[in-house]
Amino acid sequence: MSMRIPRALTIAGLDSGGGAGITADLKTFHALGVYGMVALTAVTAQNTLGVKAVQEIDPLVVENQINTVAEDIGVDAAKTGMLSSSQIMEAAARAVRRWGFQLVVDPVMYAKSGDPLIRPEAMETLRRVIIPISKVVTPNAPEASHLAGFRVETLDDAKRAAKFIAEELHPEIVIVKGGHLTGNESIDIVYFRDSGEYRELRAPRIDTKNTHGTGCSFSAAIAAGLAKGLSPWDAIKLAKEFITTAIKYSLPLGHGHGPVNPMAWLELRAYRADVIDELNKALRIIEDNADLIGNYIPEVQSNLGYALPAFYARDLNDIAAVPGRIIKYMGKAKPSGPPAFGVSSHVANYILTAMRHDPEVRSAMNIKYDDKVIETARKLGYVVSSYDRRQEPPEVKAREGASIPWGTEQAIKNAGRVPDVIYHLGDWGKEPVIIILGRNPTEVVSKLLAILRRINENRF
Ligand SMILES: Cc1ncc(COP(=O)(O)OP(=O)(O)O)c(N)n1
Ligand SMILES: Cc1ncsc1CCOP(=O)(O)O
Repeated sequence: MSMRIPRALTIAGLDSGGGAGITADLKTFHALGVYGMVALTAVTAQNTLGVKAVQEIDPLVVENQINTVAEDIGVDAAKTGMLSSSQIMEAAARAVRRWGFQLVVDPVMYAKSGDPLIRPEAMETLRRVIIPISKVVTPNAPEASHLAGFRVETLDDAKRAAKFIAEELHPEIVIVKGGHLTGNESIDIVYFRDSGEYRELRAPRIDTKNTHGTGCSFSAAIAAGLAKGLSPWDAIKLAKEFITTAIKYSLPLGHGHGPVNPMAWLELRAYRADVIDELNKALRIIEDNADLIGNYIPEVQSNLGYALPAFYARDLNDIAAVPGRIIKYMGKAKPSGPPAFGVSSHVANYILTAMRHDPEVRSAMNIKYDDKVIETARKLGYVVSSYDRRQEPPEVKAREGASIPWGTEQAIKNAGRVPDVIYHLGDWGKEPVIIILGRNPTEVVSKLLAILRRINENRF
């Protein structure tokens, strides 16, 4: 049985800054596992601040690009982005009608900077020729205002505009995006022309100015979903999740609106798998040395944590460790189960704080306090630093979860860098702790074993 490779085409412009247009679309297609193709409509000299120049592509060349890929490679779904002139729209529409593929239309009018991306006289062709051949059209509030002929400022306006656009211009589905509206949530209104049904897509509003390429990536994600054979509603839901991730991990580049990050979808999955693999590797080394390490498992037990790379490590959920910790069983160190994300608070807080000072230090493990460990670590040349829990200010003590970040900051300040080993000698009712830090879990466990083996050598 031959494997079907989903294929999607973007009919759109080039943003030389790489944030919007065809580069956003291709990243989105590929991040979603869809083979991407291009029919270029215009070259823009553009960055995060604005559009400096536009060179349109000959309409016959636009049509030729679509026909050429469709007749050989095939197209399951396509999207349009920047279509700046009536002639380019007419040419693109001829080719879309000829091949009959599903079309998502992002009715691009202005860049985030406010610069126009469509000739004023082409507005009518967008309404009359392009939107009627679309399965899904994705205006933001200003674009919906232009298409509906009234201001779209509230959710009720968005609902009225979606219905109006569907009934007047005949796309199957209209999504009026909530990105430009206000409120704690970004709410998109989805209207289905045939059934007259409304649905809503909600996501928490992310506070960032780096949203360049949002519309492009969202519409490309819907086209990718359709190309994969999803129903329109499933493709739209996937696209909302996709764009929320791309905005959450958008890139602070340039001096204006930085680009969204379609690759975050793929990178997060790849890094999460890598973090679990690396932890498993180090846990196997712990099991191979279970007798030796067993002597250093404290009352509270141990954990070994590993964070996603710094750009993706935002909170405790971005750090993996052992649920149920590494216990002492019959004198031996024993991970109580496979590693998972979001299961550590103590070790994870040491890591998060250390990463704020040195993003390379992404892993740590706690062991039982023993003077000999500290002494031997120093002899081996490791940087050792400590903090005194009795010095903890009352306001830190009072705040849940603030103790470890405070102590780690103290230890880092005392050493002038992120140390290899941090310890504290405890306080009333608090066990003393040693934390070993490193760039990855194998490095942490190697440091631990180097110390413990040296202690054992000296014993005989
Ligand atoms: C070449 C090109 N095409 C489209 C856009 C518009 O991008 P979009 O994601 O709709 O919005 P902004 O990124 O401009 O805010 C563009 N800028 N350039
Ligand atoms: C209780 C405790 N205190 C410092 S390390 C530790 C054990 C590991 O805790 P976690 O599983 O939350 O990382």
